Amino acid sequence: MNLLVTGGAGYIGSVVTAQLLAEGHEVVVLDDLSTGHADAVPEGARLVRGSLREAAEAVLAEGGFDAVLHFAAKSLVGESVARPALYWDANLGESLALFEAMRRTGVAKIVFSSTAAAYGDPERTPIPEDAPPRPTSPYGATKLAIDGVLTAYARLHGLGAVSLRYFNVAGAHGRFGERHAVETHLIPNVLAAALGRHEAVRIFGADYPTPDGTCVRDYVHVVDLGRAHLLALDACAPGAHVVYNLGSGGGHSVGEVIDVCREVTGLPIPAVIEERRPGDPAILVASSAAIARDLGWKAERGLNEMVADAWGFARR
Ligand SMILES: NC(=O)c1ccc[n+]([C@@H]2O[C@H](COP(=O)([O-])OP(=O)(O)OC[C@H]3O[C@@H](n4cnc5c(N)ncnc54)[C@H](O)[C@@H]3O)[C@@H](O)[C@H]2O)c1
Ligand SMILES: O=c1ccn([C@@H]2O[C@H](COP(=O)(O)OP(=O)(O)O[C@H]3O[C@H](CO)[C@H](O)[C@H](O)[C@H]3O)[C@@H](O)[C@H]2O)c(=O)[nH]1
Repeated sequence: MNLLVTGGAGYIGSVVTAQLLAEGHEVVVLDDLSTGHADAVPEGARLVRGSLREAAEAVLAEGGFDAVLHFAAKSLVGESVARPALYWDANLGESLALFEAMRRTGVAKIVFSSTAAAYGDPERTPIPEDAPPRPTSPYGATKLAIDGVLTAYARLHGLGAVSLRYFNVAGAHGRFGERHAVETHLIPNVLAAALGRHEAVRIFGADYPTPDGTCVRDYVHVVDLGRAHLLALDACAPGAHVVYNLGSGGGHSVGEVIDVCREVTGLPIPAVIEERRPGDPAILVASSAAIARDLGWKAERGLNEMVADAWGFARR
């Protein structure tokens, strides 16, 4: 297929682009490099530098595109609380420009990066797709709104769309991995402490109602996530919008993650307990039963492999 990948210079987009190229697809990456890196775009993909508003229609109008994979977004929960209008504009506004460009150029399939943050604080775990979406941050709210727009575009304009709600994405794929100027995610921060870039890992709260008092999350390897995108592309059906969770179905606490990082690196990695980070739910674990049932997808790589691959990337 000929594919447009928005955000393909970022962490997940670069990994999925590498996987798409390996499967023989042609890829154009559209990225404004606001949080991504030009050198993260895999060889073999063409990079167009620009925002979706500025450039999506011109690129799609070149013709021949079969589908879009839409990763481009702002995704810092804390920043979204501080600057909600920026997030509504950057996520919903830019996505609308992309969907309109698709409608006008007749590109009718899309796979979208949604998020566990669309659910907010869950009533029950594991979280199924039909759990009430009650985002607790503007970031989650913008992603949920984009899911809503996709439902409308499917019904009204015949778009075939799949939203994938990622839980905690981790790991790396060779030279493609997580390289954010502002890093909020746990595993890269623990590995940065292992490399001596931080004095210690900061554990945000050890008084949660969980077995060791630290938050539990559902970690999924970025390579497994990429496989789900390949399956989702084939599953885009005209006039339908489907939402799938992507997680492993199991959870690990912050304490467990740090222990696995110590095991994998062979380093002591000092940790200090700090206050809770505002807005963190105690436990977030996905039910990925729907995508297993419909598309036969299942997470295959466990936490040790995620940490080992992220460690290989961090040391490069
Ligand atoms: N990393 C996670 O654990 C996680 C979890 C849930 C959902 N997601 C979603 O997955 C997607 C990718 O996340 P990531 O961690 O790779 O983030 P990232 O910041 O590494 O990548 C995003 C990329 O999009 C580009 N971009 C942003 N806004 C743009 C715009 N308007 N026009 C063009 N390019 C733009 C950035 O320059 C960057 O290269 C995001 O949509 C994010 O919300 C990520
Ligand atoms: O230095 C750190 C970083 C994180 N944490 C803790 O580790 C857990 C995981 O935090 P991350 O920031 O790695 O991930 P989140 O669960 O907060 O975020 C993930 O889930 C969100 C939905 O809730 C969004 O989808 C977001 O994009 C995605 O990365 C949380 O309990 C957090 O408090 C620490 O203790 N120390």
